Amino acid sequence: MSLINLKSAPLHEPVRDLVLVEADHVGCTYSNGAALTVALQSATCRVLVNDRIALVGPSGSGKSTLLQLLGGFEPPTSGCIAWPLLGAREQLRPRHIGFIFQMPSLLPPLSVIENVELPLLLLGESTDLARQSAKIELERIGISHLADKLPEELSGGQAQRAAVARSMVGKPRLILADEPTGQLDHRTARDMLDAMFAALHGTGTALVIATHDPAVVERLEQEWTIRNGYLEVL
Ligand SMILES: Nc1ncnc2c1ncn2[C@@H]1O[C@H](COP(=O)(O)OP(=O)(O)OP(=O)(O)O)[C@@H](O)[C@H]1O
Repeated sequence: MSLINLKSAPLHEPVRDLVLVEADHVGCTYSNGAALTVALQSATCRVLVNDRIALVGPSGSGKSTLLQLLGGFEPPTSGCIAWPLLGAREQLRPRHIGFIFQMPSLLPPLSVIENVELPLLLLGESTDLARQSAKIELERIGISHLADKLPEELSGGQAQRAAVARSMVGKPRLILADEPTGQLDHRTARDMLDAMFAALHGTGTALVIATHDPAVVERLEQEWTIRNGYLEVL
Protein backbone atom coordinates (compact mmCIF):
# COMPACT_ATOMS: atom_id res chain seq x y z
CA MET A 1 0.00 0.00 0.00
CA SER A 2 1.21 3.48 -0.72
CA LEU A 3 2.42 5.14 2.45
CA ILE A 4 0.10 8.08 1.98
CA ASN A 5 -3.01 8.78 -0.01
CA LEU A 6 -1.35 11.02 -2.51
CA LYS A 7 -4.24 12.19 -4.53
CA SER A 8 -4.85 15.02 -2.15
CA ALA A 9 -1.69 15.06 -0.08
CA PRO A 10 0.22 18.32 -0.17
CA LEU A 11 3.76 17.99 -1.42
CA HIS A 12 5.53 18.30 1.91
CA GLU A 13 8.70 16.47 2.76
CA PRO A 14 9.09 13.53 3.02
CA VAL A 15 6.40 12.86 0.42
CA ARG A 16 8.30 14.92 -2.11
CA ASP A 17 11.30 12.63 -1.59
CA LEU A 18 9.30 9.60 -2.66
CA VAL A 19 7.80 10.83 -5.92
CA LEU A 20 9.14 9.00 -8.96
CA VAL A 21 6.74 10.60 -11.41
CA GLU A 22 3.89 13.03 -11.12
CA ALA A 23 1.40 14.11 -13.73
CA ASP A 24 -0.46 17.36 -13.28
CA HIS A 25 -3.62 17.77 -15.38
CA VAL A 26 -2.02 15.97 -18.25
CA GLY A 27 -3.78 15.55 -21.57
CA CYS A 28 -2.91 13.83 -24.82
CA THR A 29 -4.54 14.46 -28.19
CA TYR A 30 -3.35 12.49 -31.20
CA SER A 31 -3.56 14.18 -34.58
CA ASN A 32 -3.50 12.27 -37.84
CA GLY A 33 -3.93 14.91 -40.49
CA ALA A 34 -7.20 16.65 -39.78
CA ALA A 35 -8.43 13.89 -37.44
CA LEU A 36 -7.95 14.55 -33.73
CA THR A 37 -8.35 11.88 -31.04
CA VAL A 38 -8.48 13.01 -27.45
CA ALA A 39 -6.94 10.01 -25.65
CA LEU A 40 -6.39 11.48 -22.19
CA GLN A 41 -7.88 14.46 -20.40
CA SER A 42 -6.56 16.31 -17.36
CA ALA A 43 -5.01 13.28 -15.65
CA THR A 44 -3.43 13.94 -12.28
CA CYS A 45 -1.52 11.20 -10.48
CA ARG A 46 1.70 10.35 -8.70
CA VAL A 47 3.77 7.20 -8.45
CA LEU A 48 5.84 6.78 -5.32
CA VAL A 49 8.77 4.58 -4.49
CA ASN A 50 7.54 1.02 -3.90
CA ASP A 51 4.03 1.60 -5.29
CA ARG A 52 2.19 -1.33 -6.87
CA ILE A 53 -0.53 0.10 -9.11
CA ALA A 54 -3.05 -1.51 -11.44
CA LEU A 55 -4.27 0.69 -14.30
CA VAL A 56 -7.60 -0.59 -15.54
CA GLY A 57 -10.25 0.54 -18.00
CA PRO A 58 -11.98 -0.52 -21.18
CA SER A 59 -10.12 -0.99 -24.41
CA GLY A 60 -9.30 2.38 -25.96
CA SER A 61 -9.81 4.28 -22.71
CA GLY A 62 -6.27 5.68 -22.62
CA LYS A 63 -4.20 3.24 -20.51
CA SER A 64 -1.32 2.85 -22.97
CA THR A 65 -1.32 6.58 -23.59
CA LEU A 66 -0.95 7.34 -19.88
CA LEU A 67 1.82 4.74 -19.45
CA GLN A 68 3.72 6.17 -22.41
CA LEU A 69 3.47 9.68 -21.01
CA LEU A 70 4.62 8.48 -17.58
CA GLY A 71 7.50 6.72 -19.34
CA GLY A 72 8.50 9.94 -21.08
CA PHE A 73 8.14 8.69 -24.64
CA GLU A 74 6.35 11.86 -25.68
CA PRO A 75 5.56 15.12 -23.92
CA PRO A 76 1.88 15.60 -23.10
CA THR A 77 -0.13 17.95 -25.28
CA SER A 78 -1.37 19.71 -22.15
CA GLY A 79 -0.42 19.73 -18.47
CA CYS A 80 2.93 18.82 -16.95
CA ILE A 81 4.82 15.66 -16.06
CA ALA A 82 7.90 15.59 -13.84
CA TRP A 83 10.19 12.84 -12.56
CA PRO A 84 11.56 14.37 -9.36
CA LEU A 85 13.75 11.41 -8.41
CA LEU A 86 14.70 10.33 -11.89
CA GLY A 87 15.68 13.40 -13.88
CA ALA A 88 14.86 14.84 -17.27
CA ARG A 89 12.58 13.13 -19.76
CA GLU A 90 15.45 12.31 -22.14
CA GLN A 91 17.38 10.41 -19.45
CA LEU A 92 14.68 8.11 -18.15
CA ARG A 93 15.03 5.00 -20.26
CA PRO A 94 16.52 2.48 -19.93
CA ARG A 95 18.39 3.56 -16.80
CA HIS A 96 15.53 4.63 -14.55
CA ILE A 97 12.38 3.33 -16.17
CA GLY A 98 11.80 -0.15 -17.55
CA PHE A 99 8.95 -0.37 -20.04
CA ILE A 100 7.10 -3.51 -21.12
CA PHE A 101 5.18 -2.93 -24.34
CA GLN A 102 1.83 -4.42 -25.22
CA MET A 103 3.07 -5.52 -28.62
CA PRO A 104 6.10 -7.77 -29.18
CA SER A 105 9.13 -5.55 -28.94
CA LEU A 106 12.17 -7.84 -29.02
CA LEU A 107 14.71 -7.03 -31.71
CA PRO A 108 14.35 -9.82 -34.32
CA PRO A 109 18.04 -10.38 -35.21
CA LEU A 110 19.12 -10.73 -31.56
CA SER A 111 18.77 -13.84 -29.42
CA VAL A 112 16.78 -13.67 -26.20
CA ILE A 113 19.86 -13.15 -24.04
CA GLU A 114 21.20 -10.52 -26.44
CA ASN A 115 17.87 -8.69 -26.22
CA VAL A 116 17.93 -8.83 -22.43
CA GLU A 117 21.52 -7.59 -22.07
CA LEU A 118 21.05 -4.78 -24.58
CA PRO A 119 19.87 -2.09 -22.12
CA LEU A 120 23.02 -2.64 -20.06
CA LEU A 121 25.29 -2.43 -23.09
CA LEU A 122 23.54 0.81 -24.10
CA LEU A 123 24.31 2.13 -20.63
CA GLY A 124 28.00 1.33 -21.10
CA GLU A 125 28.18 -1.87 -19.05
CA SER A 126 30.97 -4.31 -19.97
CA THR A 127 29.96 -7.25 -22.15
CA ASP A 128 30.84 -9.77 -19.40
CA LEU A 129 28.81 -8.03 -16.72
CA ALA A 130 25.90 -7.42 -19.07
CA ARG A 131 25.84 -11.10 -20.04
CA GLN A 132 26.02 -12.20 -16.41
CA SER A 133 23.18 -9.88 -15.37
CA ALA A 134 21.06 -11.01 -18.32
CA LYS A 135 21.55 -14.67 -17.31
CA ILE A 136 20.44 -13.92 -13.77
CA GLU A 137 17.37 -12.08 -15.03
CA LEU A 138 16.40 -14.93 -17.37
CA GLU A 139 16.68 -17.35 -14.45
CA ARG A 140 14.48 -15.13 -12.29
CA ILE A 141 11.78 -15.02 -14.94
CA GLY A 142 12.14 -18.75 -15.60
CA ILE A 143 13.25 -18.69 -19.23
CA SER A 144 16.96 -19.57 -19.08
CA HIS A 145 16.28 -22.40 -21.51
CA LEU A 146 15.28 -19.84 -24.15
CA ALA A 147 18.48 -17.76 -23.94
CA ASP A 148 19.77 -18.64 -27.40
CA LYS A 149 16.46 -18.59 -29.26
CA LEU A 150 15.56 -15.89 -31.73
CA PRO A 151 12.33 -13.96 -31.13
CA GLU A 152 10.71 -15.63 -34.15
CA GLU A 153 11.17 -19.00 -32.42
CA LEU A 154 9.21 -17.93 -29.33
CA SER A 155 5.55 -18.13 -28.45
CA GLY A 156 3.85 -14.83 -27.65
CA GLY A 157 4.01 -15.62 -23.94
CA GLN A 158 7.68 -16.54 -24.06
CA ALA A 159 8.48 -13.34 -25.94
CA GLN A 160 6.58 -11.35 -23.33
CA ARG A 161 8.56 -12.97 -20.52
CA ALA A 162 11.79 -12.09 -22.33
CA ALA A 163 10.54 -8.50 -22.57
CA VAL A 164 9.86 -8.53 -18.83
CA ALA A 165 13.40 -9.74 -18.16
CA ARG A 166 14.75 -6.99 -20.41
CA SER A 167 12.75 -4.33 -18.57
CA MET A 168 14.17 -5.42 -15.23
CA VAL A 169 17.80 -6.13 -16.05
CA GLY A 170 19.00 -2.57 -15.45
CA LYS A 171 17.30 -2.46 -12.04
CA PRO A 172 15.14 0.55 -12.92
CA ARG A 173 13.34 2.47 -10.19
CA LEU A 174 10.02 2.35 -12.01
CA ILE A 175 8.57 -0.36 -14.24
CA LEU A 176 5.65 0.48 -16.52
CA ALA A 177 4.00 -2.58 -18.02
CA ASP A 178 1.33 -2.52 -20.70
CA GLU A 179 -0.70 -5.76 -20.51
CA PRO A 180 2.34 -7.90 -19.64
CA THR A 181 0.24 -11.00 -19.01
CA GLY A 182 -2.19 -10.53 -21.90
CA GLN A 183 -0.75 -13.44 -23.86
CA LEU A 184 -0.05 -15.77 -20.94
CA ASP A 185 -2.20 -18.53 -19.49
CA HIS A 186 -3.22 -18.07 -15.84
CA ARG A 187 -0.51 -20.23 -14.38
CA THR A 188 2.28 -18.70 -16.45
CA ALA A 189 0.98 -15.23 -15.67
CA ARG A 190 0.97 -16.02 -11.97
CA ASP A 191 4.49 -17.47 -12.10
CA MET A 192 5.75 -14.45 -13.99
CA LEU A 193 4.21 -12.03 -11.49
CA ASP A 194 5.66 -14.10 -8.64
CA ALA A 195 9.08 -13.77 -10.24
CA MET A 196 8.65 -10.03 -10.79
CA PHE A 197 7.51 -9.39 -7.24
CA ALA A 198 10.32 -11.53 -5.81
CA ALA A 199 12.90 -9.69 -7.89
CA LEU A 200 11.50 -6.29 -6.88
CA HIS A 201 11.08 -7.11 -3.19
CA GLY A 202 12.99 -4.67 -1.01
CA THR A 203 14.31 -2.65 -3.96
CA GLY A 204 11.85 0.23 -3.75
CA THR A 205 11.16 -0.14 -7.47
CA ALA A 206 7.60 0.89 -8.26
CA LEU A 207 5.36 -0.99 -10.64
CA VAL A 208 2.42 0.24 -12.72
CA ILE A 209 0.63 -2.42 -14.74
CA ALA A 210 -2.11 -1.71 -17.28
CA THR A 211 -4.27 -4.79 -17.33
CA HIS A 212 -7.67 -6.29 -18.04
CA ASP A 213 -6.94 -9.30 -15.83
CA PRO A 214 -8.65 -9.31 -12.39
CA ALA A 215 -6.07 -11.82 -11.15
CA VAL A 216 -3.35 -9.25 -11.79
CA VAL A 217 -5.36 -6.40 -10.26
CA GLU A 218 -5.86 -8.27 -7.01
CA ARG A 219 -2.11 -8.72 -6.61
CA LEU A 220 -1.49 -4.98 -6.75
CA GLU A 221 -2.13 -2.52 -3.96
CA GLN A 222 -3.77 0.42 -5.70
CA GLU A 223 -6.16 0.64 -8.59
CA TRP A 224 -6.42 3.50 -11.05
CA THR A 225 -9.30 3.51 -13.49
CA ILE A 226 -9.53 5.27 -16.86
CA ARG A 227 -12.79 5.72 -18.70
CA ASN A 228 -13.00 7.67 -21.95
CA GLY A 229 -9.69 9.36 -21.23
CA TYR A 230 -10.58 10.39 -17.67
CA LEU A 231 -8.39 8.98 -14.92
CA GLU A 232 -9.74 8.21 -11.47
CA VAL A 233 -7.13 7.63 -8.78
CA LEU A 234 -8.60 6.10 -5.65
N1 LIG B 1 -0.86 6.86 -32.32
C1 LIG B 1 -2.17 7.09 -32.25
N2 LIG B 1 -2.77 7.87 -33.16
C2 LIG B 1 -4.09 8.15 -33.09
N3 LIG B 1 -4.92 7.68 -32.13
C3 LIG B 1 -4.36 6.90 -31.20
C4 LIG B 1 -2.97 6.55 -31.20
N4 LIG B 1 -2.72 5.77 -30.12
C5 LIG B 1 -3.89 5.61 -29.49
N5 LIG B 1 -4.87 6.28 -30.12
C6 LIG B 1 -6.28 6.39 -29.71
O1 LIG B 1 -6.27 6.93 -28.38
C7 LIG B 1 -7.28 6.30 -27.59
C8 LIG B 1 -6.65 5.65 -26.39
O2 LIG B 1 -5.82 4.58 -26.84
P1 LIG B 1 -4.94 3.71 -25.84
O3 LIG B 1 -4.10 2.81 -26.68
O4 LIG B 1 -4.25 4.62 -24.91
O5 LIG B 1 -6.06 2.86 -25.06
P2 LIG B 1 -5.93 1.59 -24.12
O6 LIG B 1 -6.81 1.83 -22.95
O7 LIG B 1 -4.50 1.31 -23.85
O8 LIG B 1 -6.55 0.42 -25.01
P3 LIG B 1 -6.29 -1.16 -24.99
O9 LIG B 1 -6.77 -1.69 -23.67
O10 LIG B 1 -7.11 -1.66 -26.14
O11 LIG B 1 -4.81 -1.36 -25.21
C9 LIG B 1 -8.00 5.31 -28.52
O12 LIG B 1 -9.15 5.96 -29.05
C10 LIG B 1 -6.98 5.05 -29.61
O13 LIG B 1 -7.62 4.73 -30.83
